[in-house]
Amino acid sequence: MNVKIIPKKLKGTLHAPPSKSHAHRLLIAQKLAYLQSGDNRNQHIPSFSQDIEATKNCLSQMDKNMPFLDCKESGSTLRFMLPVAMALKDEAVFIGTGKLPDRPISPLKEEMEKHGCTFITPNRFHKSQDKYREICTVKGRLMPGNYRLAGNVSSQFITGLLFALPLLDGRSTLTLTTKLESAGYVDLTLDVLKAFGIKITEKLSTEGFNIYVIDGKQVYKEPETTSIQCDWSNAAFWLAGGALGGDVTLCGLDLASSQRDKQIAGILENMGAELKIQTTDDSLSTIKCTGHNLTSCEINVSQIPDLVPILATVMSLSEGTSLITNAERLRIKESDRLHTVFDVLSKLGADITDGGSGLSVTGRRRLIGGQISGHNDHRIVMSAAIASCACHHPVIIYGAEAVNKSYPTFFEDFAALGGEVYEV
Ligand SMILES: O=C(O)C1=C[C@@H](OP(=O)(O)O)[C@@H](O)[C@H](O)C1
Ligand SMILES: C=C(OP(=O)(O)O)C(=O)O
Repeated sequence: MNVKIIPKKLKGTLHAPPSKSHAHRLLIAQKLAYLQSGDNRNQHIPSFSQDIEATKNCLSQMDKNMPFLDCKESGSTLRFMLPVAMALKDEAVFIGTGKLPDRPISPLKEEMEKHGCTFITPNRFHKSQDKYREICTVKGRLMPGNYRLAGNVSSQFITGLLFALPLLDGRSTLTLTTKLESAGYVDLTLDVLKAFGIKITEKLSTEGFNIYVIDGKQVYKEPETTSIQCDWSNAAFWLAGGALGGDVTLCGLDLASSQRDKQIAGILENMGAELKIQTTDDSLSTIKCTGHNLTSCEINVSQIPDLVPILATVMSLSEGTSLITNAERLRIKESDRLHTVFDVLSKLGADITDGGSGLSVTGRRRLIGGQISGHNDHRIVMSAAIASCACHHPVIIYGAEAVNKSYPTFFEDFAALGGEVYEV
């Protein structure tokens, strides 16, 4: 799908979209509770996006002896399901699409190999050109023991092990060998585990890094009520739309969530946006964001990588030179996001430099507009759509269907806020 967007300011009220990070975790914990109690109910958490559908389908494979897990393009699904599947099964096949087969799993793979699993990976020199590619076949059950992982590649490896290790026969420890980046995602995992009755003790190593102590033979128990939190990462696009001369109100966000992308509110405020926050009876918040003449800032994004595309967009329209630092890990997301953010914003007329481990962006009052590729990356497409609100000329986005990964109704919501978008 290609779309043409006519520049317009966004105005109106939306309910914030559901969090895919929270939904992946609820689905996994709920399925483990069902499997342990012999309950063969279907999972009723809705498949609201492609990534969530991938996790749901992979979990339904856990009813089979030889599961075949199609993780589509979801890094979370692959990295969570690798240890979860191997805690339950003797053999499993993992496949993926797009860039997923090339995104790293080796730190997790190496630890799983030390604890009972054998990975058979296709020969990379004869890589299939098919859309769907085998990532690995894994044989052998995961064993309890002392696991060690760097905390600065992907927190998703840690989340996957935190779900799997409580299912094993004995006690395990998971020791981080570096400071944890994307730490809020591990907090979100621990929140869900706690809600499902799983006990994990946290300590600090002599180097000051986290150690998780996890007893085996634990039982997942579904709480009386589970609801999916609203998503700060995708809400960020609408708050940015408000800050860039619009007037956007979002309902349903939880300021107490472990999602660190809630930092978007404070960042926009520091750049000069006006935020009015009201807490409703359900202790959720309604946030109204407006803004003009924003100013530059410097942000270390090691804990909030998913905000980078929209932060760079806002920076490209804020007075002065802004810096995004500690962003190396952006290169291993759905696209090389430092390169694709640079490519898209510079094609739209921004003054931006890809500095290797971050970005430097000098703001302009308006961007020009033009034609860009969405790079098969949902956050790149959504950022370009928000950038269009401050362009002189229309923006055409090729491959806009990438939004389906996390937010299939993004363009409907964009139009509901007065955005003028046509399929071309
Ligand atoms: O656990 C999660 O739900 C996620 C963790 C983060 O990945 P990294 O830990 O690899 O940064 C984030 O970028 C991703 O979109 C979702
Ligand atoms: C990186 C992302 O997701 P995942 O790693 O699950 O593919 C994302 O949603 O931006």
